[in-house]
Amino acid sequence: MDDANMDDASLRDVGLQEPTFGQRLRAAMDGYGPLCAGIDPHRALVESWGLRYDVDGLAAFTDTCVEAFAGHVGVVKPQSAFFEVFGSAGVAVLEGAVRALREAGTLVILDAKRGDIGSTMAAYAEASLGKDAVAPADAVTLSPYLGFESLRPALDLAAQTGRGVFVLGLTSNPEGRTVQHARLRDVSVAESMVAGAAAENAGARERGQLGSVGLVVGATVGSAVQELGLDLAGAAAPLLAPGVGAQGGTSEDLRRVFGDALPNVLPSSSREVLSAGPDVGGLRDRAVRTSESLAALLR
Ligand SMILES: O=c1ccn([C@@H]2O[C@H](COP(=O)(O)O)[C@@H](O)[C@H]2O)c(=O)[nH]1
Repeated sequence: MDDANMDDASLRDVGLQEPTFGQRLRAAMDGYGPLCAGIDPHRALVESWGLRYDVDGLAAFTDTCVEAFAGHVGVVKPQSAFFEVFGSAGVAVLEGAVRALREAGTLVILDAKRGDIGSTMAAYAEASLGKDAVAPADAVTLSPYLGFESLRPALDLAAQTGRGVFVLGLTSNPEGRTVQHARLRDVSVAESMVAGAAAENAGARERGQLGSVGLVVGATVGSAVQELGLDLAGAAAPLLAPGVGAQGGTSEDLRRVFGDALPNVLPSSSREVLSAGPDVGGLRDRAVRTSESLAALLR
């Protein structure tokens, strides 16, 4: 059988194919624990670190986060909005952080919640996941409210480049339910997102692996997963769970929300972890301890 006739799994078996995002994420979670540490330079946080809220302060804040997290936690999620506030200079700081973290082997999820009609989506996808992107991330968050299929260019590009996406499913904010719990012919919006991710991850699921099309499901959604009958474990999707810490979500909430899908959960925390700065050691310690205790609780 020549390479052209070998399927993806066979190619990986003989070491001819790069690991997928789902495989890299699983290895990172196994090695460092499940925490995804957020980099969210809120004005109040930057100032509480004794920095000015300007581009230099943003750069100093971000450098400290990179030094604390790179090589010490498995996954980091910079929130694009806080860098975009400062225009192109802020975006340059974000790009530098993405590069530095990835060079250290730390996975980066860019939280930018991209979503648009397919032709524009293709450009968004190139910008964050393309092989020629200025500073490509390992994965990007996507907003599917132009329809799951509008995300196709990003889904396809991520698959081609060994990267991943996280599609909003049940967001951590209370307003999310007005859209995400809505039903069309008995199927909730959230359920159709789970079905979309499950279909994309079918190959990985058959191989018993984590897929590369993830879902965002907040730690704060209470009993919504059960009420809506979502089969999160069956989707083989990495489950990015924001809302831990500052938004009130706890480890116990994670257990209740996710049930049998817990092994696929990547709890994300920004402000609570960042409040341990500006000392690099203190910040690193908070992140590492949080990840260890999450690993113990979710096991
Ligand atoms: O449903 C969602 C989706 C994304 N987020 C983002 O996660 C962090 C949460 O920050 P905390 O300081 O830990 O509350 C932030 O970047 C949000 O934009 C979310 O909270 N909920």
